[in-house]
Amino acid sequence: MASSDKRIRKNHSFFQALRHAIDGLWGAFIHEGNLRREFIASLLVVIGGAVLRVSWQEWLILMLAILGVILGELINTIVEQVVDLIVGPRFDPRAKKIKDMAAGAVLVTAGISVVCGIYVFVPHLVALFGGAL
Ligand SMILES: Nc1ncnc2c1ncn2[C@@H]1O[C@H](COP(=O)(O)OP(=O)(O)OP(=O)(O)O)[C@@H](O)[C@H]1O
Repeated sequence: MASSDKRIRKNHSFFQALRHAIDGLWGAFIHEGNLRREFIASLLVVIGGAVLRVSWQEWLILMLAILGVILGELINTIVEQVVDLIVGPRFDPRAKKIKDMAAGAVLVTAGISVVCGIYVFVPHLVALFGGAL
């Protein structure tokens, strides 16, 4: 997941910090199936937004919803990695509690995004298909 860079001192520049941040995002994307699935779901949301020609305010809501889910999944991944680093490959009831809570946090962010999606898409879909119902 980490790059081959073995340095442990502070970043020398903004661009170095940015590169490490992008390495972190890319590593999470490569190793976390859930993150890849959420990315694909996000692409579908963007396609839906473009097809339904949502307003710029609605784009803001959709972008916040997408970024919220990705942030939730990243935090969950970080928690899992830190717990595994500390506990190792053995059962620990506290590790279970922490990981389950982190997974719950992802569920909450997903719920918020679903609410945002309903708020943005349902009026457009009703306007489009309402007459047919
Ligand atoms: N060391 C441990 N001790 C106790 N329970 C654990 C431990 N590691 C994982 N678990 C349990 O297994 C579940 C899955 O943990 P794992 O680290 O494999 O995450 P995952 O399969 O990547 O989950 P997610 O879908 O949330 O990313 C945790 O929610 C927890 O209930």
